[in-house]
Amino acid sequence: MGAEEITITGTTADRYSEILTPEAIAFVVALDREFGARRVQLLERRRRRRATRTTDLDFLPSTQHVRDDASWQVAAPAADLLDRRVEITGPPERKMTINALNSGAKVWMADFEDATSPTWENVILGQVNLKDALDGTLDWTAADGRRYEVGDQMPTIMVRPRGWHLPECHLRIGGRAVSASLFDFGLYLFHCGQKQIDRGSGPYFYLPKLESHLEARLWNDVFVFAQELLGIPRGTIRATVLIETINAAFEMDEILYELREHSAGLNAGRWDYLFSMIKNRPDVVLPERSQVTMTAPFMRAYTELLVKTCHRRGAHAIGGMAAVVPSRDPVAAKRALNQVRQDKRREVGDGFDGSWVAHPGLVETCREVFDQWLGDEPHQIVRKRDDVRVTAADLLDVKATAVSVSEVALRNNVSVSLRYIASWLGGRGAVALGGLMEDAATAEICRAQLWQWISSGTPTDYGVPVTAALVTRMLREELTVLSETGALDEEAARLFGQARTLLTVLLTERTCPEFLTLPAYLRHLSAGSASPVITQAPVAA
Ligand SMILES: CC(=O)SCCNC(=O)CCNC(=O)[C@H](O)C(C)(C)COP(=O)(O)OP(=O)(O)OC[C@H]1O[C@@H](n2cnc3c(N)ncnc32)[C@H](O)[C@@H]1OP(=O)(O)O
Ligand SMILES: O=CC(=O)O
Ligand SMILES: [Mg+2]
Repeated sequence: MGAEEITITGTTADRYSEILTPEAIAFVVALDREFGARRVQLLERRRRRRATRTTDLDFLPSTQHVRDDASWQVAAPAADLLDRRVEITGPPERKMTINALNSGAKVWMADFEDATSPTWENVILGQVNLKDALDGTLDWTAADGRRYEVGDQMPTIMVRPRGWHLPECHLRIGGRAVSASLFDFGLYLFHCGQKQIDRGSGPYFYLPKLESHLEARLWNDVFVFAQELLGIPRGTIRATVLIETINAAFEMDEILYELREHSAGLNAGRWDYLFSMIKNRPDVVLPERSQVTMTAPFMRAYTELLVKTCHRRGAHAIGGMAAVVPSRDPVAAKRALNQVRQDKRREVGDGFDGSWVAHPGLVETCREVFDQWLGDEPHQIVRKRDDVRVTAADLLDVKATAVSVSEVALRNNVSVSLRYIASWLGGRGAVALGGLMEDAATAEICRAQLWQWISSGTPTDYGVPVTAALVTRMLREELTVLSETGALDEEAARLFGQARTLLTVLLTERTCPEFLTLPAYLRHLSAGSASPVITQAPVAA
């Protein structure tokens, strides 16, 4: 261990010191010292893998024995993860945390990834809110006087730390930014792990955007090391891995195997999965996202394989997000509920053991569907789905279906990308736009499609090809409309200006940029205060 300086450059405010204690920082630093280099190697491996043609992807010959061995199972589910029929997700923002905890869902996933813009304030206050929830001190008063308090029956809490690709630049070891995954995971485990155990639950996680079983192995090693350091029995931590990249779809068995003593199954992260497919198959031009549904052959193959793989190993298979949110207009609200009902019926019929909703108004609908099917059973892991046969060709069965794109589709992708990025830069990582929940995953689809349509010169249905110039013009028009309708005060104009610049850069790169959140974070959210808020000599964890 070298004598590297530990620096915290984020600003400080009320209650930050409760989270950024010397002991908690030392714990995160210990994790990053132990695993930071491996994370960097695995990110490099991702880059090398991207050079492989996606059409050549196949199940790994080197891990055939893991897939063929019928004898292994994941750990039996923790008692409060047995019944997961409705899971609500959302950022751990104070009011939303209370609303999620009162929503009646079985599980709340507190999301630092797709639904959170990782401003320093959001990541630290998210930890404060989680800690307060467990201390029984979480309350909030709205500007109009409405009081928010947590009721008696809280759902099981699972935390989704940021993905391996993201750094947390406000905590540095010898100048090097730590991993955002280890930062979010480490602070939550440090402050809340024992509290969760004491209340009969445990430190449970969702792991996003994994691309290989080696990344799952890294998480497993982090869990073993962290439990040892904190004196928590091995196997206490549980984690559900999101299968949301095309590469991970080929390694589901292996991912469960790596994490088997900590595994809490897999989740079908459908929006990032679609994004991953677009990014990795730039040659296959798909139509706008509303037309690529879960019944598309490649999406069906992936979810069918996910259920089969989980149930064979005694693990839960958790469904994905229907991205509609209820509206105040009763007709639109009814339509949204119907869409969610249809989506959840398909999932439960396919064998999923539970599913996600994005809004408290959808909890009841999801529960009704699962209640009808499951009755008193907590899950349907006994349904082994031996009827499912999915080949590599099925997973890759994505066909160019967009002969041309409509002006409406093009403008919609421009509008969502621009508005979402502006919102994210302003600190909101999930927003409702046009009746749909938009978060980092759904917005990535929009901007990756724009990139794809530009780079392939996809024709529009009004005769001209999609070009960077055309999209630039549409961006300008979108901003003009916003400005003329009075939607842009000085702050909004600044954020939209930054969003337009960033989007223009992302759309004109030669290869499709890996993530929008990474350059957005590095350009706009990563700067610390001029002088470090805290500088510490290295502390032993
Ligand atoms: C692809 C994926 O990764 S999906 C998972 C990641 N994405 C998410 O988790 C998104 C979660 N959903 C949300 O963030 C929100 O539902 C949004 C932003 C889409 C819409 O939120 P709003 O614009 O506030 O919706 P709306 O006005 O209908 O909300 C009504 C109430 O429900 C609350 N609410 C809405 N969604 C949630 C949620 N997910 N969790 C907790 N409370 C919620 C609101 O705070 C509001 O509370 P109030 O009446 O006390 O003021
Ligand atoms: O994280 C979920 C997704 O669909 O992406
Ligand atoms: Mg996702």
